[in-house]
Amino acid sequence: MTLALKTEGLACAFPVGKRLIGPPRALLHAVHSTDLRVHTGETLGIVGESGCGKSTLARMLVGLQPPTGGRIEIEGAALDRADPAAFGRRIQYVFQDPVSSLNPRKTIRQILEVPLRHLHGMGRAARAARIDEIFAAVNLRPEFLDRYPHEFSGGQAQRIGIARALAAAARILILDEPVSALDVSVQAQVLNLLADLKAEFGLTYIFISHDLAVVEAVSDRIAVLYFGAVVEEGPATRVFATPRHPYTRLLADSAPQVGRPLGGEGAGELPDPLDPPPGCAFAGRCARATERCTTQTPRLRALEEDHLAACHHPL
Ligand SMILES: Nc1ncnc2c1ncn2[C@@H]1O[C@H](COP(=O)(O)OP(=O)(O)OP(=O)(O)O)[C@@H](O)[C@H]1O
Repeated sequence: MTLALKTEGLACAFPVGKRLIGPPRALLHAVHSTDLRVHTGETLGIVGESGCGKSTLARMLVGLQPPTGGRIEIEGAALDRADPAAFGRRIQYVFQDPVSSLNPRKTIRQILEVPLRHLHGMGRAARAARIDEIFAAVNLRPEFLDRYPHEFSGGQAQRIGIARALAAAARILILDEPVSALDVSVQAQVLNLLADLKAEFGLTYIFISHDLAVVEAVSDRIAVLYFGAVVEEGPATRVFATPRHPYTRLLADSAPQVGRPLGGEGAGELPDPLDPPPGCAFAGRCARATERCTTQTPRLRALEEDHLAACHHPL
């Protein structure tokens, strides 16, 4: 199996508490040194709570956020950040909020023409033919091409967002919460469309979501992100069924499940703080973890404090 995407030691730290003179008071390590492997044609799901670094990781992968460490290889090549088109032709981003991610002053045709012209230098006739092809692939009517983004429902707008990503002819798509802004009935349609497009165009997906049921359903493998570090990775059929890391267990137990009474066995149970996992993912990093700012949810903070207490790493 070939590798579509590989990261080695990929990291991003933001300065917090900037001062007029001198270095910032602290660094917020949004993504710790991360090694990811995504094989061609697979879907890697990335899950974790709000603020754990999912979007920062995704933004680094598409060249929107400069990493502060490590490297990214896409389809076997380390891409030059100074050449955004090189990223754009290989990897594209589908945003969570479909309507606001589309330029409100442009028609859908004009929006879809941008990647065709800038990334592939296509002429007018070739662009028109390609747009018709892509629009048919995402099941939208051709007359929609001359309308503006505000004229569409969330589900239609997300199809347009997907069409824009396809127009770039990239074979890797980062889907950042692609259905979480949509009604449940529309979510299924968009997920089915994504599955069809993956088969038709031979795509590779990185699917980011906080909805464990959706991630489990669409992914081949799942990586669990906790405080900017991948703490567990494995086949989608295994990760939530038999979690190995306490944080994965916490996520799995907190996810609402149809038919399971709230507060049932294991629901909301915190990992035992005196029982850190073997080969603790935070070993040696705890001191850095304490630099995280107050944007963390209280539950995550409590979990981290338990973890720090249990691991006895120097603060
Ligand atoms: N430009 C920035 N400057 C400073 N801190 C930032 C910046 N961008 C993100 N962060 C911080 O980095 C951490 C990770 O943020 P990120 O948006 O990647 O998380 P997330 O898991 O995608 O969250 P959500 O699901 O809510 O979007 C958060 O603590 C956030 O406040």
